[in-house]
Amino acid sequence: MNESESEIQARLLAQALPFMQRYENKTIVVKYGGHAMGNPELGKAFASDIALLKQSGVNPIVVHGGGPQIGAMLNKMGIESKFEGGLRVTDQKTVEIVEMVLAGSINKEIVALINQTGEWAIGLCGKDGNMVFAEKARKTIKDPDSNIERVLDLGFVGEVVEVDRTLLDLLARSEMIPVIAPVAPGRDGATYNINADTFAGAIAGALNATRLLFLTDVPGVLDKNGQLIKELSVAEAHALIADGTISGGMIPKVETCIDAIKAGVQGVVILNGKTAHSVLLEIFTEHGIGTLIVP
Ligand SMILES: Nc1ncnc2c1ncn2[C@@H]1O[C@H](COP(=O)(O)OP(=O)(O)O)[C@@H](O)[C@H]1O
Ligand SMILES: CC(=O)N[C@@H](CCC(=O)OP(=O)(O)O)C(=O)O
Repeated sequence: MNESESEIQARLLAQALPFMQRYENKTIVVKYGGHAMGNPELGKAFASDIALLKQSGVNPIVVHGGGPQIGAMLNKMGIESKFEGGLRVTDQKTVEIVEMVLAGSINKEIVALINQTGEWAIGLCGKDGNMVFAEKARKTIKDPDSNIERVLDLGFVGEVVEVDRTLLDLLARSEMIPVIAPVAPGRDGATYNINADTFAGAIAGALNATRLLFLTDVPGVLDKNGQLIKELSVAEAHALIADGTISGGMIPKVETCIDAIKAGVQGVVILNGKTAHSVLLEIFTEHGIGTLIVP
């Protein structure tokens, strides 16, 4: 007979008990990507995992994305999505929609899901409590044919330049679970759209988080034979990028992991957000389920 969701939760809770002390009072930043959202059952399981972390004495912080959802809204408004180097080219009209979708509907949806578990979530973006400041991203791209580097003008795409932890420290001592959208102001008064992986890395780095989890749509970093690599050092990760084993969207993700570790995060995990209860299975089991990247 199939287990009901409440039976699954009870079983996971019983399995989790021996591991709970390990992360007591520790900060775990969870990046919840747009591709991992969308399935209501998975969404509920994610929210109950975050609630259970909080109940176990962990300080969970959710940073979410929403790339596909922004794309769908732009499409409805007759605006075409354009990416360069994996980042959304963001003009004034687009940044208004990005803020509306990320800091509005998606943020509140996640907050509501966590609140339905009985816990207290609070929805924020980089603007709230002067938490994050950004500046215009300075990206260059190499033309593969001519090898000439050119500067990309991505409009209102930002890079995090400052994180003020005051509000997050306050919330860590409270009942509230922060759910943060990757939108931040510049000192120039503009609003910037920031890649959610980069944003989560900056938050985790500023807080010296014990763990940063990236929920994506693959089990973790896979080797040349498609097998999951359980643990990777920074040096090994560089080598897998250099030999082409890590490619596409996984390159900036792993590079963000490396930056986060250099900034003081103890371990970063890439795992499958499409596996129900993936957060608990990672944190509260002996070996986890994804790829752990360590210094
Ligand atoms: N070595 C690798 N291991 C796992 N995934 C890889 C690897 N190389 C490339 N990828 C690709 O990276 C993708 C994840 O990156 P991306 O789509 O940007 O994630 P997200 O949208 O969740 O942020 C995977 O779906 C896979 O197609
Ligand atoms: C600059 C940039 O590209 N920003 C992203 C922000 C959302 C995001 O990163 O969402 P996922 O994690 O779901 O991909 C965007 O506009 O799509």
